Amino acid sequence: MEIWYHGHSCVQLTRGGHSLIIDPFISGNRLATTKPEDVKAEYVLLTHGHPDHILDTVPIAKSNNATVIATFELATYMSWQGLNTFAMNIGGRASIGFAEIEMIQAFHSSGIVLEEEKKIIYGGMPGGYVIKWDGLTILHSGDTALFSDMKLIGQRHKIDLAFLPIGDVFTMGPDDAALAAEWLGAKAVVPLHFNTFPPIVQDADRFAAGLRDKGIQSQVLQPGEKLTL
Ligand SMILES: O=c1ccn([C@@H]2O[C@H](COP(=O)(O)O)[C@@H](O)[C@H]2O)c(=O)[nH]1
Repeated sequence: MEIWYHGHSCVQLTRGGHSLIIDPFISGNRLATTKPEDVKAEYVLLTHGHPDHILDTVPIAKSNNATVIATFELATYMSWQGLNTFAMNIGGRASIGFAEIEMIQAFHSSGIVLEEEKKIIYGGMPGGYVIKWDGLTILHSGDTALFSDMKLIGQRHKIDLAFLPIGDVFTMGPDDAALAAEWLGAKAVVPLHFNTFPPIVQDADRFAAGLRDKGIQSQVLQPGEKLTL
């Protein structure tokens, strides 16, 4: 499987001619090296409605005729933007043909911010995804705090790779993310949601080295970097 990190919490998974992207925030990220037009994907998975997770959903979904997967409220909002959508909610599983996905809980918030109207509309619950694809199990936690049911998620899934936020302030910081990696029983971890804005600057290399000391593989990806699993 090819993993393409577009920066912040945006990752694209590709295998066997199929591709999905999670939380497309590229055009608004000063650290990004790719462009929304570079993305070719059949599905856009959204973890929650904040701008730094949904910003490029409409152009990417429209140019690819892709289906947007999100909680019912966020999927409904995206359908009002003229997109194909598939609504899910926490605990639900679904097949997208080449992969099975499950929406898992996250402790965060999910308002959809309408800047021009100075309005925030309800975006449903925030979440994350467990993706089972050709024998690999990938977890993208979305934005979340540490929560003890990560142990339950780890009991139910043998996680090959977990994408976890480490930025602190809005999500878990590095210490809680390291504990999350242990509780999830993840074989490997790629950190997300750091360095994009001043409040979430972190030493990701130190985080990764700390995990490796505990026997958990970890690699820091730079925006635009690819990894093969
Ligand atoms: O320096 C900053 C700090 C934050 N933001 C915005 O804050 C929210 C955080 O949402 P999360 O989903 O918790 O990441 C988001 O809208 C950021 O864009 C910012 O713009 N600049």
